[in-house]
Amino acid sequence: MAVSTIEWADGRIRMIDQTLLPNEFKYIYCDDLPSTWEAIKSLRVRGAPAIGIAGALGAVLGIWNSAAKTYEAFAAELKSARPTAVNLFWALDRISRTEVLLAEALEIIAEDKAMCRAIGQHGMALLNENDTILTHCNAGGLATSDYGTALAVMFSAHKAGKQIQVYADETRPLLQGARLTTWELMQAGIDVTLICDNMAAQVMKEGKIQCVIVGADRIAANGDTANKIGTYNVAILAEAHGIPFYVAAPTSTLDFALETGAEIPIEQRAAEEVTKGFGKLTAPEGVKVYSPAFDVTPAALVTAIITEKGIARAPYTENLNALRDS
Ligand SMILES: CSC[C@H]1O[C@H](OP(=O)(O)O)[C@H](O)[C@@H]1O
Repeated sequence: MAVSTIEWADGRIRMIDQTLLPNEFKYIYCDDLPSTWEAIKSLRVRGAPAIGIAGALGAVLGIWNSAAKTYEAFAAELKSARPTAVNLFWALDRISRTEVLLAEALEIIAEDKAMCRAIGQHGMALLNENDTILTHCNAGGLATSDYGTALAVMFSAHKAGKQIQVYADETRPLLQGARLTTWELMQAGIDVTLICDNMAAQVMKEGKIQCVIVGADRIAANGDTANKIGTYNVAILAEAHGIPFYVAAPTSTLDFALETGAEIPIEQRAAEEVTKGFGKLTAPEGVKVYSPAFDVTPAALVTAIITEKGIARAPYTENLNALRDS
């Protein structure tokens, strides 16, 4: 039974505080918009679908707690928390078109649970017995309502009795791979090995990896995919080693308003996350830091995109459109 990452609980948002994992599993509660905004900004809740759910529920709290502002004002505030994951914008825009915001937000959660499992079912067909998968960052249950996107493929294959192994990049600077992906896979009883990000080329060169599966935060109409920083590195390495590179994401992560990935806004994060990660100073005080939180993998490096509606391959513009409309 998957653990709910985020849900509506008696008039407030209950979420796992992911900044504490793997040392502590703790639910926190947000009962107003500002605390929800902070939870998104500080990655207590993170991952495109989970951020979308948090945004929608945060807007409900905003409306419930204050008549002083319009929905648009609350939505704009929440959208300012993080710019790259399109699901935040998609969810806030979706509930704005409905009469009962909370009912629509809860519908998003219910659909998300089904979406994750559908991605798992479609994606597991791409895996062979004894495959070893490399993944980057965390696109597990913690990045969604409860079952994940990239990790849903692994959970589903494992549940169906396929023998698989996973190599997880630690994913600097916030270590979502080390802290969250390994934790989720170990909880599920899936064989996982943690590597530093700079080891990915070596494990591919040693023939250890049969495919890569990652999540996504925003996919442009042509298939260019924004995902956690370092994903582009992995995609280049996969191509250089003849390894399939799969992206797993719901159709709600497709942004057809953008023709290419060049237009995807990339979040810049604080220097301290690099120089003082988890409290230990690892670079001189005051050193200049450049810390984009995402990069964009060109569609040409993407072997296939696994969605809840099926698997799309190039040419992505037409095939993603067909999938969205199916
Ligand atoms: C299923 S979306 C997961 C996606 O979100 C992560 O970013 P962050 O941890 O900063 O929210 C990462 O890009 C994952 O692939």
